[in-house]
Amino acid sequence: MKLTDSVQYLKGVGPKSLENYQKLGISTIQDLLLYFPFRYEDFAGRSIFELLDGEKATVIGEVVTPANVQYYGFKRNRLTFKLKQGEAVVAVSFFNQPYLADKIEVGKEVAVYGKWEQKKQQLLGMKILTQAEGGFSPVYHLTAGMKQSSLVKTIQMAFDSGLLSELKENLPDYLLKKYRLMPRQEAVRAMHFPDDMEMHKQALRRVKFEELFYFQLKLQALKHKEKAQRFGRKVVFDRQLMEEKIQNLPFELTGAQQKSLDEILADMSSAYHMNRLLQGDVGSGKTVVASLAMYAAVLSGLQAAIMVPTEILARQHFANLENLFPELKISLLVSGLKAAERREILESLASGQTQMVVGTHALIQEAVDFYDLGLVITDEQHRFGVNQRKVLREKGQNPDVLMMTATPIPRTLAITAFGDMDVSIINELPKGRQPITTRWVKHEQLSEVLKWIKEELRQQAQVYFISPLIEESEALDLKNAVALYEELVQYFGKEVGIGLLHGKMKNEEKEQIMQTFKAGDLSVLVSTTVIEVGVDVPNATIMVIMDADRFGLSQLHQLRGRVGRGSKKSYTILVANPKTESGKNRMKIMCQTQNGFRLAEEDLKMRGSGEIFGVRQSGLPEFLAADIVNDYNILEVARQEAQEVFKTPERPEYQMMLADLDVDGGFD
Ligand SMILES: Nc1ncnc2c1ncn2[C@@H]1O[C@H](COP(=O)(O)OP(=O)(O)OP(=O)(O)O)[C@@H](O)[C@H]1O
Repeated sequence: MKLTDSVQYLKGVGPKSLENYQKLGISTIQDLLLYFPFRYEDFAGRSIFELLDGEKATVIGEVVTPANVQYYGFKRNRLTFKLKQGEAVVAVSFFNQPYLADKIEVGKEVAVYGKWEQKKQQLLGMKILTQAEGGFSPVYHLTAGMKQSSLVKTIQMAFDSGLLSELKENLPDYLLKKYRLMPRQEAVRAMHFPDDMEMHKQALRRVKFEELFYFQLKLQALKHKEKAQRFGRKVVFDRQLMEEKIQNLPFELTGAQQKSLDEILADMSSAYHMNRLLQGDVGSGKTVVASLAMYAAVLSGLQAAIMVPTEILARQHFANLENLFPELKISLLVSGLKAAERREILESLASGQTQMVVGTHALIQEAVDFYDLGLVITDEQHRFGVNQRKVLREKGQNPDVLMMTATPIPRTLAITAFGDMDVSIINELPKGRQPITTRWVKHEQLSEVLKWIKEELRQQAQVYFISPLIEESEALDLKNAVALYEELVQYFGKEVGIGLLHGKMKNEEKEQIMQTFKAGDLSVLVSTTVIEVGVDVPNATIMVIMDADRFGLSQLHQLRGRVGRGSKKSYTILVANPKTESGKNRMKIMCQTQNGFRLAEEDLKMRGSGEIFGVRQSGLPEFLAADIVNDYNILEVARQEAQEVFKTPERPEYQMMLADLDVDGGFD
């Protein structure tokens, strides 16, 4: 027999059970050996005194009375005996297992696994454990029609076959030594049948390392392949003009903005294709960096495109770009344009007349052709699927790619999900920003809040009110927004300009309201979460979020990021009467910190990584043993080691590892 033989070679695995095994991804004996349990039943002996009523546990003790089997009714019976542990003596009963009597010998030590019944001071036995079963027993994921015990038996058989000795070590010696990792064969055995907790811990550490190391190797391989294959466009631009543009900005770039811009420009000027993530907390000033990158492309005679998730944002970016580059031909491509207007823009893009374009999903429609697209930027990358980004990219010939995100991705996730990308981080806010004061109030206190806002409105403040989110129902969402709007109109009276913004409005209407608010002609804007990302009105200083406990931390942070964007003192009021502990916690954390990275870490802990940005979309694989949040330390080390390999990939000792990487398959 060989490791690659079908599991059918093992006794007891017929065609029917083979199907079940295949459902679990097990075809060969090797697959079976590598099918690890997801948890262990703890059969380690416990002290009687610490057992709680109803708890299942193993009690080891000395048999002090012979087994007594009583029959009653039809075929039913009960076996009892007494067990002594230290000074304590307890009764043990087994129902309908009379044959166990053979194992009960006075004076002998036995281990009984059962349920503790406190009142009767009795252990309701379920199993007498053999020595091999003591300690830990593996528990595996099964499919319907499969039994735990028969799977364990088959795995045991696979071990008995001796084939484990043929399983090749897949980590090089230097790593095993450096991190004191268990050899593969030993680890595989200990994953299934560990002697004790410590042994299992070591086996798991090795398996996780192996998993994360190979994952990182693959990411690095993808990155190198991209670089090698994809000769990008070498952008050559007039540095003098760029400098002048920067000098003419109404503000000085922060150090972090300058650094990110330098990194981006260096990528663009190189012969390689750029694949970079620009990450910055809310309000850190990513837009201007992206705009200057677009400028570099245009100066070198190429077109630049930026794709954003909402029309409000597209219009905002468009206005910014027009402002910054009055000398350029800039187009705005969104859905719902008049046919003639749209045709004109498409022609202008195809002829190369348009130098920069801002758009929504409308940009990736088939009819959209570019003359020579050199730079593609996507804003809020997690809102676009991998494919949508690809479509836009393919509208050019290997254009440079920049993704921007305001969702601070914890470092853990960034290096995991974007290990194949370079990352620039803007970790500094523009000068003169004041911390935002965040307060959590109950609904009962709302009237005081409103009183205070009335006062602030007299001092020319601008205020956002976010209406409660009803995820299940857009209709209710809308109703809430309208109701809130009406209440506020009634409360503040006619003299205060109040606007309403929601997802169901026509785009022109939305745009008009946004413009009036931005111009200061409205003082209060009642809105659903449509303003969550990107909206920039530096004069707005107060945000009230109704039923704030309905939102996740990252979303609250994005919303709050709409204030505190200028030099004026800003406030966020969270109105909530949370019913759950996690709701209360979220309110508290929001009041404690304004640091997006910290909030994202907390969010990740509370909700798991899949929620932050869909696992599928991000292209993250599912890990068998490792957990990218909790095993962050291992992930870091694995990444460093993988990087080391790619410094000199031609070395013979690396060949074994690199040979098996299926780089073409990607991760999805
Ligand atoms: N260096 C700077 N100094 C002062 N103000 C700046 C600076 N850079 C950007 N700003 C201003 O800060 C505000 C926020 O910038 P921007 O809209 O680019 O943020 P962002 O990173 O895109 O944030 P968000 O993700 O929240 O939309 C804008 O009004 C912008 O004009």
